[in-house]
Amino acid sequence: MGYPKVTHCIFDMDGLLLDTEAIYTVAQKEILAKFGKEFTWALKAKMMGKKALDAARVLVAETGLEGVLDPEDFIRQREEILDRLFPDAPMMPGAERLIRHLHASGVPIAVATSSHARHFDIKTRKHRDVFGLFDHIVTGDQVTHGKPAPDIFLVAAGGFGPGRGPASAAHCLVFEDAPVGVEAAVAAGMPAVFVPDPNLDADGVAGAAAVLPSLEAFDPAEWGLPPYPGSAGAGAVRN
Ligand SMILES: O=P(O)(O)OC[C@@H](O)CO
Ligand SMILES: [Mg+2]
Repeated sequence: MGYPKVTHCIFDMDGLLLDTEAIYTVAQKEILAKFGKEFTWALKAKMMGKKALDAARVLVAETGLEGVLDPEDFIRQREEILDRLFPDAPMMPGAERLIRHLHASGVPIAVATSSHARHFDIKTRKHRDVFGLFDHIVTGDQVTHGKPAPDIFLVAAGGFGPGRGPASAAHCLVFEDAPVGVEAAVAAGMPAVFVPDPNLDADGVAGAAAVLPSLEAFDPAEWGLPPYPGSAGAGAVRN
């Protein structure tokens, strides 16, 4: 299989555990419409998974709005819309089952999200019980260099505490929905399960150990993790 046995799991949050990416799309469409610009999936693919300011800079540059829309002003406008919509974000299919299973099986699990801690709090307000099962949460404001830099995954892997850490980065399985997130995992030396939105053109995304249509299709047993009770698993497409 090319990877050592997986012992630890690190989860992205937006678009992977929580259905928040559609909310970012609504907000970004609304703001760009004021400038007569369209928000496309090609642009979204370059922004998603990045820290807010990094993503805002991409949006301004790619839409030719330099000098017209300041990235920080874009973020301010976006905050008003996001704050209204985030509290109702549902979990993605298969996420809660997988988290509960790994936790119940004693597998160390962490979240590594580019989201700021303030956003994390709003988004997870209705899902406190599930997010309370993680060993720890790393938010974007805790690292200087956001995804695609490997930093956030390395910090997450280092946070399991004495005696509970992985033998090496290669024992940590990362779950991601964003191309830059897969890039960051690869740079960290970690195998990545890529779960892209069906609208995302995933063809150019290199390095994922597996590509799945949903977390519901993830079979822990295929990765050496404790199997779901009574389940043979759905079978990953491994590269
Ligand atoms: O790293 P995640 O959890 O996807 O957060 C990114 C999000 O802030 C925008 O796409
Ligand atoms: Mg994401």
